[in-house]
Amino acid sequence: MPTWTEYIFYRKTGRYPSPGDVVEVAPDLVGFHDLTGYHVLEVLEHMGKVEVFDNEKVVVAFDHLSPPPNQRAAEIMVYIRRHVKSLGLPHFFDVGGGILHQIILERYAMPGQVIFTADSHGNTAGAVGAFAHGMGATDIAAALKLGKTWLVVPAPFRVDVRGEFPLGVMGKDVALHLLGQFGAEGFNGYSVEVFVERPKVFPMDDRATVANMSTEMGADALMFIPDAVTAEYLKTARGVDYTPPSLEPGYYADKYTVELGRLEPLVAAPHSVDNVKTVREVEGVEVDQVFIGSCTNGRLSDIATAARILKGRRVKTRCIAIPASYEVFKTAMKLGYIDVLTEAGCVVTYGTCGPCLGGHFGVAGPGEVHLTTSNRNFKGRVGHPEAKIYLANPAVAAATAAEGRIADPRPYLKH
Ligand SMILES: CC(C)[C@H](C(=O)O)[C@@H](O)C(=O)O
Ligand code: SF4
Repeated sequence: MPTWTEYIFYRKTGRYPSPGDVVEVAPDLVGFHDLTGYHVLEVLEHMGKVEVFDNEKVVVAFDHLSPPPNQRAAEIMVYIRRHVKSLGLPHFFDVGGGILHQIILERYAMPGQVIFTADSHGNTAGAVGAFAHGMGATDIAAALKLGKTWLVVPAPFRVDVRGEFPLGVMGKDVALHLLGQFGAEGFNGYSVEVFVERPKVFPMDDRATVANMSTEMGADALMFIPDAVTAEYLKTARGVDYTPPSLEPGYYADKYTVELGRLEPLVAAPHSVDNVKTVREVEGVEVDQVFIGSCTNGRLSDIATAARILKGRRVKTRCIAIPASYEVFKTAMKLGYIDVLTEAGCVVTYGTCGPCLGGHFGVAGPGEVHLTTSNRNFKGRVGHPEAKIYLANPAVAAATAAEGRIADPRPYLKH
């Protein structure tokens, strides 16, 4: 029987290719944003004509420098809007719509699809079992023009998830655990397939966090094998009926089991994603700014967790909270989370990558310590190269904001 990866490649190419084979694949969706979109369109211009293979299969969102913090960003947006209009792209999300990857996940991605984005975190859509992969602007331009591109077929790697999440442990800790075990290059050349033994214990938002951080693990893609949670998500988020296929186990190049019950809240300490420690090891480190958001951890349950911890409290450090999309923001507002975060003293907005990449809305200063729920902590990622960046889950982030120093969230979640 095929693996999920082989099944997808079979559907796309009509044969079962072997790892290492070079194949041509037609994408079901292609996405780009403001920062890379400019280059994508420029390359298409150089190719002679700005055209796309199917305007229904293109998703564009302004998220990286949105709303534009400077003149250059504003110029880029004017340029992209002009092309979006002349190409007649219906799936365009201007300033305020949200982060591209979250938009693709909540509105478009389907199990078994192949999705390419001009951004390395397009693999977030692996949460619903899509083979999603980030590429450079030139490759995306070619895929947009031709409706196909080439891929080296990755080797399938099976990850089994057993047990259930202990208090204060989230999808982020699964990602950090894998990074701690396998390192930042650990899954190079692999397509990681995650089988959850008891689907209901692993919600879609947490799946998206793990899929998102497979970029940091070097994976070509990371996909959660579609199950009851996938079907329920597609039904509630989109009204789509989906029946997960029953798969016999295929042949995997390698395997690993995550026992959720053995995990505890983790961080990636400066300056690399695989410098993983338990929160207990770094507890007490003073923090200048906390960021709760990004395509890694800006979903509803992330915001809900932060609100649960910060309810009735005042933050003791700067705290910026950004739901990853307009939809997430609206729901968080209806459920009272935005009020709670605002009362606690967080700066709240929506629809932007914000401080995740040090572009605007909370750039780090020299020597500052930033604790962020996003996915990268290399030097200079959130601004000044002398800033120190810790990655953590939203519960750790909220507890840290409440104390002004890195804190274990578990005491806050006990009642
Ligand atoms: C700007 C973009 C190319 C980049 C990426 O592809 O990942 C960004 O989103 C990031 O997270 O560093
Ligand atoms: S939120 Fe951060 S990681 Fe995600 S796309 Fe934006 S800049 Fe990249």
